[in-house]
Amino acid sequence: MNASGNDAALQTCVLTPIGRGAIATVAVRGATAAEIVGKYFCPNAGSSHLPIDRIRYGVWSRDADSAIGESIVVCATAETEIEIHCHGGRAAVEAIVGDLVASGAERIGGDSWLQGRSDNFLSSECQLALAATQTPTTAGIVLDQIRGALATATQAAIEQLRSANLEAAGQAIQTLIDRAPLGRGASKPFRVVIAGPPNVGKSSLLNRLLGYDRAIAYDQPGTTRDVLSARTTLGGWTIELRDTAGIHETAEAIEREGVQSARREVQSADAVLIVVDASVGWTPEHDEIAKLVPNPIRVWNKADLIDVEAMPDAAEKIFTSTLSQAGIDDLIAAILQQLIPQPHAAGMAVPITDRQLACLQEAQAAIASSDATSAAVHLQRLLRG
Ligand SMILES: Nc1nc2c(ncn2[C@@H]2O[C@H](COP(=O)(O)OP(=O)(O)OP(=O)(O)O)[C@@H](O)[C@H]2O)c(=O)[nH]1
Ligand SMILES: [Mg+2]
Repeated sequence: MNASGNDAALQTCVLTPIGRGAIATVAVRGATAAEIVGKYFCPNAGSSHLPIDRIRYGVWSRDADSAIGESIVVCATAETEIEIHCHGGRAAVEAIVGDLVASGAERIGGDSWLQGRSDNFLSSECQLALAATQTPTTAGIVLDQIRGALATATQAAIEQLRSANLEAAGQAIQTLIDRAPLGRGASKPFRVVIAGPPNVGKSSLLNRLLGYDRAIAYDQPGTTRDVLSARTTLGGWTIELRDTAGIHETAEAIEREGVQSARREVQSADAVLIVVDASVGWTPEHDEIAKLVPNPIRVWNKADLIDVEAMPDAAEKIFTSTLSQAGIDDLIAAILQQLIPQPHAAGMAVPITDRQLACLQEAQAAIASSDATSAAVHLQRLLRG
């Protein structure tokens, strides 16, 4: 028994993320898993015996002889591990987990479940990251690592270190570090902040990028007061777009708060769009914002109001019009180019988590000090935690 009075050898975990699908999977493992599930599982036909990897249909019922209960599919995935597939709503999931806990199971989170299940630490870590992916592109990148792409590349670098080939190992590690944005985008959304002085069309651009009207756009400076965020997918990547209040000097207290949050947003973004009203041009307020961001994407909006060809360096600038949609595709391409400079190919080894990237960076630092032994230790840590 553990501190909460449960049988520590019996564990249960909800494998599916909350609110994602119509069906949920509750797993239970331990020497008594089959016995406990047998208390509640009433099969539609035949005995309640659960052969490995064969699905059985039935209901989950507190009265084992009753055919009235939650319709479920049960499958033993190993001698001591059973999956129960039920309706995805909270009520069904919580009822089943509640019965298992009442029967002595300890409820654990996905991290603990995977760590106890596999001796492949790296693969388990990537399986957790897979649950957070939201697009086929990002899921594909993480799946490649579950299948062993990063492990194989790391093992190859360890072999190079063993044969004292520090230069080759360093290059291999650098290649992986350079691919970090791919992994970063696979594990959490990129934050793209839309900034600029008032009334230049920031909220209109947000709406255009989203494809629906999320923010109020109005011909009056100071329309947006607070940070407004919305998620979308651009080029297969999950992006959190953040519209901000127009940054300018103001005496009004509420507006000043909005301007302060806009400044903070700009400093913590993965990419920043600095929006210019092309009919007015670049102003000292733009300079103030540009000082806060190392590499902003300058967007010349309201291009419908000017003669684009007459603008200096027109070919290098991004011109948009939220009225005609002109230039929006160019803008999306520029955002993606900045977020993910490296193209992705199927099967590519990519570090997914901050921990994996830190191991690679520490290994690289050790190589820079010609310390092959400690570089190999950092790479082993990447593989085994
Ligand atoms: N002609 C033209 N007008 C635009 C364009 N984009 C936005 N506008 C207009 O510019 C005005 C301001 O647009 P908003 O999107 O509210 O500007 P904003 O930068 O969010 O303004 P604040 O929230 O006040 O900082 C609105 O009247 C829009 O219709 C454009 O591409 N062309
Ligand atoms: Mg606005």
